[in-house]
This record gives sequence, C-alpha cells and structure tokens, in this order.
Amino acid sequence: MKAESSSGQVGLHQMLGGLAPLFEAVSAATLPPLLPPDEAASWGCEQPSLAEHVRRVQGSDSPQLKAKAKTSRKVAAKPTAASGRVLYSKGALCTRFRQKDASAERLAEAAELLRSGGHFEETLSYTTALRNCEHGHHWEWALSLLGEMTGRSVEQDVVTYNVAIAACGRGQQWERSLCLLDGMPAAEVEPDFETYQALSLACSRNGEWEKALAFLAQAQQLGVANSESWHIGMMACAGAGAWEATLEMLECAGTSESPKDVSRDLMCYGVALYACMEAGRWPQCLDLLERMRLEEVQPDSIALACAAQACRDGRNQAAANEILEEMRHRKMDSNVAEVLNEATLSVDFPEVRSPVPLGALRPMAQKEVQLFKWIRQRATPGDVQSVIKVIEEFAEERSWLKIQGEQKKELLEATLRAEDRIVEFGCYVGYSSMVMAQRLRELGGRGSVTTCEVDAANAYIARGVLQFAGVEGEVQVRVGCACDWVATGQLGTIDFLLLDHRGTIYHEDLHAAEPSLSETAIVFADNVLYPGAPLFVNYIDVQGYAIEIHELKEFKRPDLDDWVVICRPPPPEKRKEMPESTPPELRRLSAEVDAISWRSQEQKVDWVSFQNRLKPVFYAWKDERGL
Ligand SMILES: C[S@@+](CC[C@H](N)C(=O)[O-])C[C@H]1O[C@@H](n2cnc3c(N)ncnc32)[C@H](O)[C@@H]1O
Repeated sequence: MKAESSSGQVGLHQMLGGLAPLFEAVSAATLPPLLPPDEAASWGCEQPSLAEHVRRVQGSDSPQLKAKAKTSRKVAAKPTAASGRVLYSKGALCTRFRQKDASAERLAEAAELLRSGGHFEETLSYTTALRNCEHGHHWEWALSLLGEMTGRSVEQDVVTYNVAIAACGRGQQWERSLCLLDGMPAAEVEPDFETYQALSLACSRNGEWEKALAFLAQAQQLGVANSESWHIGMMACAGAGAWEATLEMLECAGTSESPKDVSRDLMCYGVALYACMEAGRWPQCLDLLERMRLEEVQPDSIALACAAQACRDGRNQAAANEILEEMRHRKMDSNVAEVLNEATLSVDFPEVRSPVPLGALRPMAQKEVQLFKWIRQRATPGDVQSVIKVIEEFAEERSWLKIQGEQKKELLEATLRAEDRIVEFGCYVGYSSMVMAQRLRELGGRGSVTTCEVDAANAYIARGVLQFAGVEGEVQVRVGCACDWVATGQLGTIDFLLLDHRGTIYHEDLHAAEPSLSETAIVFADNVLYPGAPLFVNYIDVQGYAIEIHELKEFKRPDLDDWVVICRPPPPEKRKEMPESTPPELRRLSAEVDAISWRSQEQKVDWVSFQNRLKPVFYAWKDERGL
C-alpha cells in the first residue's frame, strides 16, 4: 500500500490515491452473508450482492422479520391495555435497546409495544430506537428495524442510515456498514459527512485503518470531509498501531491535502503523540513536543502524559521527569496513568461531538469532572434512574451539588404534566433535566426538554451525562445565556418554564420569555429564598401572576430554608410591559444576593446569617398578600 515519495516519505495523496482502488475492491469484495449461512441459503441465493443484501434485510417479508413478527405476535397476545397491562412510555421502550444484556424476547416485546402504541409511524422514533441499538450493541436489531421501516413505508433519512451504520460499526460489523452505504441510493438517501464519518469509525473500531482512510478520501473527493473526519482518520491509524501513517496525516494537516478546516492543532498533535507512545517511539514523542512548541501549540496534559509515558516505557527516566516537572509547574494533574485513563474514557464516548479531554475541563469545572467520572464508574449506562441516584450519592459522600434534589425533586415531578414542552434556564450537569425527562417518560413519553446553560464546561459535562443516561434524544442542551436563547426564538412554545439559573435576573428572563409562554404555562422558580430572587417576587406580584409558594429545605442543607415559587402568568392580553421602577430596598437586597453569591465561589460564606436578614422581607411580603 505504501507509495514512496521522492523524499522517501509516504505522501498522503499517494496514500489516499492508493486507497481509492482499495475502497473499490472492498465494496466489491465478497462479504459475509447478513444472515447465518443456512438462513441465507434458504433464500435460494448463497452470496447476494451488496444492494441485494440491503434490500433483503429491508424487505418486510424477509425471514428475519417474519421470525420477529412471530415473536412479536406472541408477545402482543399477552394481556395488554384493557386487561391491566403495564404501560411503558416510548422513551422507556426505546431505552430497552440500549441494554446490552436484554433478551430477544424483551426487545421483541419493546418493538411490538412501540408498533402497537403508534410510535413506529414516525422516522424519529425509529431513529431513537436505532440509536439505542447502537449503544446496546444490538446491530442485528438496528438492521431489522431499518428494514421494517421500508416494509411499513416509514421514510428513512440520512440520520437513520448514519445511526444504523454506527450501530453496525459498534457491533464489529464494518462489512455490514458498507452494505448500508450501498443500499442508500435505493432508499433515495444521499450520504452526508456524518455517513462517511460513521463508516470511517466503523472501520476504525474494527482495526481497519486503511479502509477508514478510504472513506476519508471519498468524503474529501465529495467535498464533505471536515476536521472531525480527519481526526477520526488519524485516530483510526493511531488505534491500529499505524504510527507512521498517523505522522503522515499530521504532516498533511493544514495543507491542500487535508480539508480546509484542518490545521496542525492540539488534537492532531495529541493523536500523533498517542500513536507514538503506543508504538514505543519515545524519540518521536520528544520531537513532536519540540515541534508543538515551535509552532506555538501549547501541549495539554494528555499530550504531555503521552510523551512522559513513552519516555518511561523507553527507560528514558530523565526525559520523563522533565515532562512531569513541566506538568507540575503548569499545575496540571501529573498522575500520568490517570490522565491517560481520562483520555481513553473520552475515546470511549466518541459520539459526543468534538470530544474535549476531561483533563482540559478540570481547571474550569474540577468538581463536575470528578462527578462525571464518578457517574461512569458507578451508574448503569442507559439507566437514567441509576444516574440520578449516583449524582445524589456524590452530593452526599463527596461534595455538595447545587441541584434540585430531595423535596424540590418531588415537587418538580408532581408539577409536571404529560406533553409539557419544558424549557429550563440553568442546566448545570443535567440533573433536573434528567428528572424531568424521566417524569415525561412516566407520563406517556410525550413532551420535550430544552435546557440552557451559560457555562460551556458544565454544558459539555451535562451532554456527556445525558448521553450516558440514555436521554440525549429527549433533552436538548443549548449553550449560552438563557436570554440570548429566548431572543433567537428557537426555544419554541413553553408550557413549563423552570427558572434555576440566577435568582437576581429571573424577572428579566421571565419577561423576555413571556411571549413564548402558552396559555396554560407554569413557571417553576427555584432558589427564591436561598440565595434569593427579590426582584422576581416583586415582578410576578405586580404583573398579576397567580402565585403559590412552597416552603422547603435546600438540597442536603437542613439548616437552610428555601422557596420554590410556582406561578401562572395572566392571559396574554393582560400581560404588561416591564415595570419602570422597582422598590429601592429590593434592588439593594438583590445586589447583596449577587455579591454574596460571587463571594461564595471563592470563600466560605455565612448563608444562615444572610438568610436571617433576607427572610423578614420575604415573609412580610408573603403575609401581606395572604399567600
Ligand atoms: C443551580 S444550577 C442549575 C441546577 C440544575 N437545574 C439542576 O437542578 O440540576 C445553575 C446553573 O445555571 C447556569 N447559569 C447561570 N446564569 C445563566 C444564564 N444567564 N443562562 C443560562 N445558564 C445560566 C450556571 O452556570 C449553573 O450551571
């Protein structure tokens, strides 16, 4: 495969050029039958073409589907709706496909209940089930459901195919991923950049780095490759021990041979260092670090840990010590094994787009990074209840978290209604989003959750947590200021607005969101008394909201009282402009709340004394209104 350039090095264009015919050869190669040989033979054809493979799997009358339909009918014949059956939500049924050890009967039952519940009339439900199949390593089910879509004339789109390809890749079935690509024209679906990325990843997961590069080359020819595709290609080489090819790709990064948005950045260098470390090439690691400095790419903890590990393995302890010293000097975690373990964890979750190494997040969100690791070690993937419980345990055993646990959680669950379109301001690590997603499942699996988070590190961790819990399809995380998201108009109609970001601006953000509130909207405001939302209390009062105050305790702080305020806006025609003035004493109190909140991020503050000053004002207001 290698073609020598005049300089003696392998040029990537040559390498990719050399891979193009390989790709053709791969497409045309004899592939293993999709079904066990005896079943395939019963079709009367031992070796169907690729397209034929796909058509057969997709045909509603395939033996595979018939067999499943039989099982499904058996299951459907069990006591159902009218005769006291258990009701499962769409989310809960789709999540079953995520359980690696789920029996065929349980999965068949889930598919049948999804069908009979009318959920399998839409592309999105199938795609959600397929995505769960990917996580649960149920590639056969992914293919079967994809085929069923054709049989039931449910439109397949490029996302459906991309997810099915990913499911085959995760199930070590890269050949079947190719079958799916081959079947896309028949389904009138155009591959996009994610298709090629999923194909590259499928090949990469099976150690087929040359084929991964072939797909990268094809995506480049079609103009749909980007930096992410390039990184996947590099990782495919690095993971398969092809360190020379990885270095070659590093050379080509940022030249005309790579997609336009690729540069020799930290990611490319990091993968190259990893490849050299794995191959025991410590001198190359040191060269790479040197080059990074020359090119002003600051090595992060993972890059340095790779180089240190390579030097240790190569018994160059002096060089390893020098690197460790730099890590300590830059206040990085100098536990090389731990840093590398984190890097591996993020590689295990490649479906989180543009993975940021957890180590890079640590300076911004140390506790939250620890929490994410704690979750991955202790909770069950795809089991949202277990993730919620493990977060609560972390708050109990390790470090307090600003989440809506205990009484607040119960109140939240009791207030939500089936089909609520929920918008939350203040996602943090996704705890309350998961509580709400889970509650919507229990209420029938309709409705939606969109959550805004201003802190990018928190939002990144939240996405990872939600993905781990298997609710990423049910919760949209929007990174940025809540009021900016409101201004985009993209949050849609809101039936349930959860205010849990910054009490001193609740009134402003609520006012901005008012035009989006539905007629029956509920506003659920946490932390009204602790740390305090004085201007919000005044706002809902003068604007004519119907107000309910719930007095309860802050999560895991029995010494601190708090209020959750549940209020309903007046009808749209009675909603008013922002009040021009607010009582000065409330403005002063609000400024004090801000000041102590900021201070609490740096040092210990006496919240109980502060509350003793705040409470009389709030209770006087409450009593005056007879609330
Ligand atoms: C109390 S925590 C939210 C807890 C979360 N609702 C839960 O119970 O799991 C508040 C979060 O709001 C975020 N935040 C603060 N100001 C914000 C704003 N203007 N827009 C969006 N998020 C904001 C903070 O970064 C923090 O993560």
